[in-house]
Order: sequence, then structure tokens, then C-alpha cells
Amino acid sequence: MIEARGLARTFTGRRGTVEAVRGVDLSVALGEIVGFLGPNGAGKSTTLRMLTTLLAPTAGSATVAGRDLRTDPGGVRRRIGYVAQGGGTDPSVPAGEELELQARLYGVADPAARIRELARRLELDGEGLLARPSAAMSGGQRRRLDVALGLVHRPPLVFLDEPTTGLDPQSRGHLWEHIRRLRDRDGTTVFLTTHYLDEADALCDRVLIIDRGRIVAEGSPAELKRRVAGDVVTVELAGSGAPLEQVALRARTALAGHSAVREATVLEGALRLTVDDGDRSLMSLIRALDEAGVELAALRMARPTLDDVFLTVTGRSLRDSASAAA
Ligand SMILES: Nc1ncnc2c1ncn2[C@@H]1O[C@H](COP(=O)(O)OP(=O)(O)OP(=O)(O)O)[C@@H](O)[C@H]1O
Repeated sequence: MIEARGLARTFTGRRGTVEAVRGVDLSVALGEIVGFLGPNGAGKSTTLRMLTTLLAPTAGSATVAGRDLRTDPGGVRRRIGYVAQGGGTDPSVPAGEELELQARLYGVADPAARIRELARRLELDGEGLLARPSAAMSGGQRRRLDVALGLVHRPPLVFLDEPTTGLDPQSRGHLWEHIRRLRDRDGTTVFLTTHYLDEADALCDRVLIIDRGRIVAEGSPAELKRRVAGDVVTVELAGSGAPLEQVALRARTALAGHSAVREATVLEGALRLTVDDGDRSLMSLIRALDEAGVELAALRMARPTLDDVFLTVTGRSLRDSASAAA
């Protein structure tokens, strides 16, 4: 659905040159929900604006929905939907009229039927809702209207720029459901940007992490977390009279040669392990400790977050970078 090679964009202004996107390669397959994750200013919107023909690349090439970005931008536009950050509705125009105008712009065959269908799917069919201007809607309703506008012409590929920014947790979860249904029911490919770690994790089949204009990691959320960070296992020990620190050191020695253990630290009388594929290695860790006569009080496994992944590949926390730039 998307193949981009060496996509780059430089902005030159009075304050100098900004290399917003520095040679991005990416592939998106049919029917995937792909998340573009990165801190503020990483280059997400610039990449999205290039892929949607709104901004000309300084270098590189891309095929989007089967059309060449440079030679056939009109073809790309007809085949994609784009929902901008903050949407594009006129706050004073009734929602139904906005949808109708959009349907006519794209030459949709039976606009009224398409609008009814979209309103039903995106729960905009409540009492008098389409007669209201977006200024008189809740944040969640307005966002669903933005998405409906991007879908009027049934595009096989839709771009969503920070679709849930500013929404309360309930409305965010609600919109995620709608986005999943787009994929599951219509096979629509979704490419979205976000700086929410939990959103990328919960919603996306695949995540591309961008930092300072470059893609620094990609994979499914589970793959990324497994590949880059391992799992964190905390082993609490039963002393049976012996000082815990001593038992912890014995436990560490027992696991020193274990193939899944990457790192073992004694911390406040417990053993903290970073292990490969915790799900599979947990049983053999317990066995090794048992064979060494180490008595366990409790065992906890925590999954690394996408922030751990970002930390591993960039040396910075995405949370800190995001709040520092905001
Ligand atoms: N028109 C422009 N002129 C100059 N610099 C720009 C322009 N648009 C973007 N930039 C710069 O390019 C870099 C990338 O911006 P971009 O908006 O793509 O980041 P982003 O990852 O989408 O951030 P956010 O999460 O805040 O939307 C930033 O340093 C930004 O200041």
C-alpha cells in the first residue's frame, strides 16, 4: 500500500535549515494498522504530509495506494483519505452538510446513502447530531466526524494524524474500536501518527519509531519490545534465616550461565533479571533456582514498554523527549 524510499524534507527559512525528515524508507502492507510513533518534532507530520501529497519531498520517492507520489499526485489523492491533526471541519457548518459537500467533491454515487452508512458506523446517527455544527459537538464526536469526512469516498488507505490527541480516555478507546473495525470489516489500511505509547501498543499491528527525522526501530509492538528490551523478571527470595542479600547473590550465581539471562542485578534483597522471551524462559529459570536450592518467595514478570524500546535505541526516554519538546 505504501513503499517509500529515501523520503526527505528540508525546510529553509530565515532561522536556517531544518532537516525535518532525513531519508525515510517504509513499507506498509494491505490491511495493516501502522503507527508512526515519535516525540514532538520528530518528523511524523512532515512525513505524513509528504505521503498525502500536501508537501513536496526534497528527496526520495514513494508509491502510495498504487500511484507514484511525484508523477501522479492526483491519483494518490483520489485513493487515500486524510484526517489532519485537529481536523478540517468548519465549526459553523452542520456536520451533515460537511459530509455532503465532501461526498460531492469526490463524486460519490449516492451521497445520502453513504452518509447514512458512515453515520451509523461512526455513531454519528444520534438524535439530530448531523444537523449540528462541529462547534456544538463533543471532542469525541468531532473526531469521529473528521474520520467520517476522510472516509466518504471509500479510500482503501487512510492517514490519521494524531487521531486521539486531546480526547479523554473513554473517547480514545472508543475511536480505537472504530479504527480496528475499519481494518477488520473493510480491509482498510490505516497509517496513523501518535506520540502516545499506549496507543501505538494497543492499536497498531506494526509500529515505526521515528526520532530526529530518521526511523530508528520498526516491528510489531511485541516484536519491538522482545527484540530490543527483553522482559524484566523480579525474583523475591525466601531467606529461611540466611541474609537475603546473600541468598540473592547465590541466586545470581545459579543463573549466571542461563542462556536467556542478559543481565542480573541484586536490588534490595531481590534479584532483578533482564531476560529474553520471559514467557518461555520463566519455567527454566525457576528450575535452575530450584536445583541450586534457592527458595523463592515470589516471582514477577513485567513487560517492557515501548518507552523502554525508545530508550534502548536512542538513549533517551520518549516520555521525557515528548514533554521536553512540548
Ligand atoms: N514549515 C516548516 N518550516 C520550518 N520547519 C518546520 C516546518 N514544518 C515542520 N518543521 C520542523 O520540522 C521538524 C519536524 O516537524 P513535524 O511537525 O514533522 O514533527 P512531528 O513529529 O509531527 O511533531 P508533533 O508531534 O509535534 O506534531 C520540527 O523541528 C519542526 O519544527
